[in-house]
Amino acid sequence: MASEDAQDHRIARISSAIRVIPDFPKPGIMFQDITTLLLDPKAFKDTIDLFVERYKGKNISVVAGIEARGFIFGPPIALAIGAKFVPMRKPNKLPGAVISQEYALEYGTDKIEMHVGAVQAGERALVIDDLIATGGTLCAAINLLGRVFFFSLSEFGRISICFFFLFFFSFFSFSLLLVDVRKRLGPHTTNFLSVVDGRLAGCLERLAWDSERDYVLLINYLAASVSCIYLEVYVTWSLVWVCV
Ligand SMILES: O=P(O)(O)OC[C@H]1O[C@H](OP(=O)(O)OP(=O)(O)O)[C@H](O)[C@@H]1O
Ligand SMILES: Nc1ncnc2[nH]cnc12
Repeated sequence: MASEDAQDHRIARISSAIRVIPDFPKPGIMFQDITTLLLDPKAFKDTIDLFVERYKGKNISVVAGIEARGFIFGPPIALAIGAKFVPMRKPNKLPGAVISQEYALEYGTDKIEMHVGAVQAGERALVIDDLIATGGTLCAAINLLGRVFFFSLSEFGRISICFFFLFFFSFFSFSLLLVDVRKRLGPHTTNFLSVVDGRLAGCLERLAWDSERDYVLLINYLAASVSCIYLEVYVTWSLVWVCV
């Protein structure tokens, strides 16, 4: 594991490799262009390494990448930590049965889809994307993973009370995150510098989502405008068993 100093050095390099383009794709948007990071092999590798160092050996079996830029950063992280890669795609791209989730963007709305069966209840997932603007995409990805439970429940024929419980539980937790992320990040895109320096980390801390505790777990870590959420799903599944 690199020292704190070496990590800071990497983060500064990563940050400076990201180009910011004002007023793209429309006035008022400060577009964070990660294609310049990809042109710098060292900064690109440092970005991947930071995530691998943090998540290797944490029993993560799924890396879910959000289209399109999560497809750039997700696969190398998945290979390095020994996890499968699950694409979360834009609508009508996946050929099999899908579950989908709509969300609002900084500019417009969109939808992401995932193949049914790609993630099983009980798996630990790391969600990878390049940045958070409003937090809508990230929350949609979390909701999508959370809905794996609904499919598992119907397989087991355990409906009604579990369904209600899970719906309430995930709605409550994730809307808290959504509201708080939106409130704290404000209307503008925020890169890792401001987020890692406390805002999102502080928000998770305040909500008492403790990385070592046995309930729905969210660890947020952002580097170089790359965002990820580590979602521990099996605990919710355990709660279902307790409930029925
Ligand atoms: O936090 P949010 O407000 O949800 O915005 C962040 C998302 O927006 C961008 O993707 P975009 O939808 O532009 O798609 P692209 O990667 O295909 O260009 C970015 O890569 C994130 O996925
Ligand atoms: N400001 C921004 N920069 C890059 N991608 C984005 N997606 C949404 N907002 C963005």
